Amino acid sequence: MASPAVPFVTSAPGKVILFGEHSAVYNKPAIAAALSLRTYLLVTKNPDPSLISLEFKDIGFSHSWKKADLPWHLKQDANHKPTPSEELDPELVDGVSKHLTGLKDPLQYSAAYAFLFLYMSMCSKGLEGLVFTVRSTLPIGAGLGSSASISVCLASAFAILGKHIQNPSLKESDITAEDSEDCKFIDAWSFMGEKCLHGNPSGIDNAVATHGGAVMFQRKESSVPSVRTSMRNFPSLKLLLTNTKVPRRTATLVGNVSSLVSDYPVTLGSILDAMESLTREAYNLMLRPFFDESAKSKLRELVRINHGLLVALGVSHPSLEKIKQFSDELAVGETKLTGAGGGGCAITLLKDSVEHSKIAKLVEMFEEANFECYETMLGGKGVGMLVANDAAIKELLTVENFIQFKNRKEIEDTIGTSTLEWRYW
Ligand SMILES: Nc1ncnc2c1ncn2[C@@H]1O[C@H](COP(=O)(O)OP(=O)(O)OP(=O)(O)O)[C@@H](O)[C@H]1O
Ligand SMILES: C[C@@](O)(CCO)CC(=O)[O-]
Repeated sequence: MASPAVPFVTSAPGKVILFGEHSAVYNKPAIAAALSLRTYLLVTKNPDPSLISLEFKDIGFSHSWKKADLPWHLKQDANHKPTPSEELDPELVDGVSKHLTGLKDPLQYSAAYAFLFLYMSMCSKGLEGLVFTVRSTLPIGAGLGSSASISVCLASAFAILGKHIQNPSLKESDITAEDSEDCKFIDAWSFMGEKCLHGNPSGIDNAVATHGGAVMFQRKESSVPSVRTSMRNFPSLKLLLTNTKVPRRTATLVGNVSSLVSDYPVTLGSILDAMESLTREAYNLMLRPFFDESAKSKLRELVRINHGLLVALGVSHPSLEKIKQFSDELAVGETKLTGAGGGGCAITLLKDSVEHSKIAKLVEMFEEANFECYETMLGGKGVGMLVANDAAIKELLTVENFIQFKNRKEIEDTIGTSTLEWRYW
């Protein structure tokens, strides 16, 4: 069977959680917004049609499987549109894991696991051999949802290859807050990818990476669907995003919090309840028709309180505390860790009145400490696709080109969603 439309690229954004990380896993609401930093997945024909190959340059991972060796007998009815179940199918997990032996690096193992689980679930045996090349402008394992953005890229590409959804048609200017069925399908399958990547996700990261924009998100009890409320009038916030560059794994941090919750259920229950109420207060403040200085000042206080509660959960890190200490010393605003913590990124919600020179001084202090600051916009576009509908684009969409991109700017300037005519679901 010929693959539809190869070469093509899918792309999805990372996210910043403003309030409610970790408590989101315990069915509390959280607020997050899509970033302009994104992951890109290129799908091309494999020169060897019997192989499925991965070129995951950002994590130094090249790998191939022989299609015929994969456990196709475990696949549910190949003629039906696949429906994600609540839990990962244990037989498929077992079947897939036999093809991951020998992968020792945890980043590579988890990426290959998510890839293979989704591929086997969503694509058919008859699909021709393909190469999947990933490049991202997001830091990996830094709290900005790199795992969710790659899950969404994979789920959308496999949904296209499996012919379960249509190619997207919306230009950026046509995107509405309405959810298309295709978008919901991608969201649901990317959640399964997130489960492979970090065990017990709340679903907030993949929801933001799929739908874009800014949302309040709340996971519900098992069979009840999560609630995602778009925040259309999301205020423009003066924010500094800083990466400690201290690596950590979300799965480990979520697991540590889970142990605390079972050891001290009453105490932890109160902390999670406090996180819930501060997230709701933040939501009400941000949706005020006049997001004035008094609202902004309260929002900053809530940032400080949220960070304190995350410290109590044990998910901060000396490097994150350093970011907080530097910004407190210069009195520029309030700082909290974002994402799973344990390293990774922090956000500083700046006061409007802070002079530019002070921010420049702070950035200098961060850079001296080997931290990296990002200029990024919040509330960006969700999952999109680029097809090679003319010769010039087709020429760009090669594995060699993708592998050679030297930095974020080169990726964005060559194939980025602000550079070429992408379409969205
Ligand atoms: N560009 C990429 N190429 C290949 N694999 C990637 C890429 N980006 C992310 N991954 C996969 O996602 C994993 C990172 O997931 P993790 O949940 O630990 O971090 P995160 O998503 O960046 O942070 P958070 O969940 O706190 O937002 C990596 O181990 C890797 O398997
Ligand atoms: C730590 C966490 O709350 C956010 C990770 O970005 C985990 C999750 O919600 O899946």
